[in-house]
Amino acid sequence: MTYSIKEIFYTLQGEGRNAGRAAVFCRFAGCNLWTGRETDRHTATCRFCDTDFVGTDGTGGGRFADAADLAAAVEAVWPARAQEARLVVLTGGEPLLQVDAALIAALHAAGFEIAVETNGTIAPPDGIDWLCVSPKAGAALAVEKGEELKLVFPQAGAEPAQFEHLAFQHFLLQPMDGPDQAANTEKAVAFCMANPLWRLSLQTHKFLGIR
Ligand SMILES: C[S@@+](CC[C@H](N)C(=O)[O-])C[C@H]1O[C@@H](n2cnc3c(N)ncnc32)[C@H](O)[C@@H]1O
Ligand SMILES: Nc1nc2[nH]cc(C(=O)O)c2c(=O)[nH]1
Ligand code: SF4
Ligand SMILES: [Mg+2]
Repeated sequence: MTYSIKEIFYTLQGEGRNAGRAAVFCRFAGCNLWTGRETDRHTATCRFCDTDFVGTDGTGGGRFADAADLAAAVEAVWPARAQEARLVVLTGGEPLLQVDAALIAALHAAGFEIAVETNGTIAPPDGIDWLCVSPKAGAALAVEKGEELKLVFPQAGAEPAQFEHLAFQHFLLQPMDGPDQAANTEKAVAFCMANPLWRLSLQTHKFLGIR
């Protein structure tokens, strides 16, 4: 299987329970809830996306012929002096359109813990170490367990209470970035204070000015 990758870069995980942890980000091209074209945004299922996942032209991006090639590209951006605590975050776009058993095996063989950021519409392969599911209003949820459920907030039709019975270890609210970011952050703060099951997830990489 070949893999279409927008970009590969080394940074700190900015979001969720692993915020602050060094990781290689591997961004898969393409998504099942939006084409990625601005002209289609207003008719897409997911309309608030903050990410360019179209094509394979980003830093370290490209078409990789097999799992060993992609794992080698991920390993190449991990700093040579740091041999422990290797973490790769598979994101996109929607990574589960492409992630398969061969890639999981190759990344594990290279010593990586594997985290995945997914919209929860596609069943994941076995072997993912940290599954972050971020449900989208209007898209049927196919994944009902994982390490964290990270809900972008607020979303009409995807209220936090709808997800509280699911088998996740952590429940996070992430304020929706965009024109109403400040108001959305205030609402998320108030919601977490009133509903302590939920913790606030800020997109720390954005205010740190890192990728
Ligand atoms: C770009 S998505 C890629 C992974 C996958 N397609 C998904 O939606 O989870 C990565 C994360 O960013 C979140 N996200 C996307 N747009 C956002 C926005 N405008 N504000 C806050 N979080 C956003 C998503 O919900 C997801 O948790
Ligand atoms: N630093 C950093 N943290 C992130 N956490 C989730 C991201 C994503 O786009 O999936 C992301 C990202 O793009 N950068
Ligand atoms: S599902 Fe994820 S990648 Fe796809 S458009 Fe929505 S936030 Fe962006
Ligand atoms: Mg992002």
